[in-house]
Amino acid sequence: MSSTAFDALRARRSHSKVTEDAPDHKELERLLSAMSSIADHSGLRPWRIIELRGDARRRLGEGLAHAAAQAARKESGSGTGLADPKDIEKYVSKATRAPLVLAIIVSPKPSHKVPLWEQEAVASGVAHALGLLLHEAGWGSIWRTGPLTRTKAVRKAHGIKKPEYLLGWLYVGGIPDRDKVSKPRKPLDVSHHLSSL
Ligand SMILES: Cc1cc2nc3c(=O)[nH]c(=O)nc-3n(C[C@H](O)[C@H](O)[C@H](O)COP(=O)(O)O)c2cc1C
Repeated sequence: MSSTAFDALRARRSHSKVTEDAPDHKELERLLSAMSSIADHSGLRPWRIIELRGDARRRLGEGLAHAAAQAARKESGSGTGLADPKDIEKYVSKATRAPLVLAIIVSPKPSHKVPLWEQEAVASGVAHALGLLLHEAGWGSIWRTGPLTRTKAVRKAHGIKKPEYLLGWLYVGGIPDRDKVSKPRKPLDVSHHLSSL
């Protein structure tokens, strides 16, 4: 595969459709061990990842369904705020689109020096780097979020409590043969993104 970080980044792409293969826990540990060198103000390591496989993914789908029902009740002022079974299955099927779902959690640490936005930037860096490393290792992934990501029901489904919150999920699996191709990219007009003072 790629031999430099530049090549790896140029080749990186997301995969929204993946097969039922997935990196095992050991491989994931190896990839995550590289996060010891992520830029991290004061080295707070303000992030963690929850691995969801098999039926654990159902809890994510159920959490999303309940969050959607609660949001609908808030908006309309009617309804029970409890998801009906049809909607639960709809969200469960979304949550089980990949054999492995990695919930990316911002886990803020008390600090006088490092505000929350900097800690979120570290967790975001971890998610980007992990997607890159997964791709380099031959796995497909896509970072997904949505308006329900930071709801109470979704937090509860993951067993996380404030001040922790979610940055979304990396859906991970094998890359289907037909998608083992590079993705055409619109060239970046660097002059719009790099200037001098
Ligand atoms: C924070 C974040 C949240 C995202 N949420 C979604 C999402 O909910 N659904 C989706 O289809 N893509 C989402 N994306 C975009 C995909 O992860 C992916 O980047 C996009 O499909 C383009 O593919 P590419 O990465 O190969 O360029 C998100 C990306 C980021 C960085």
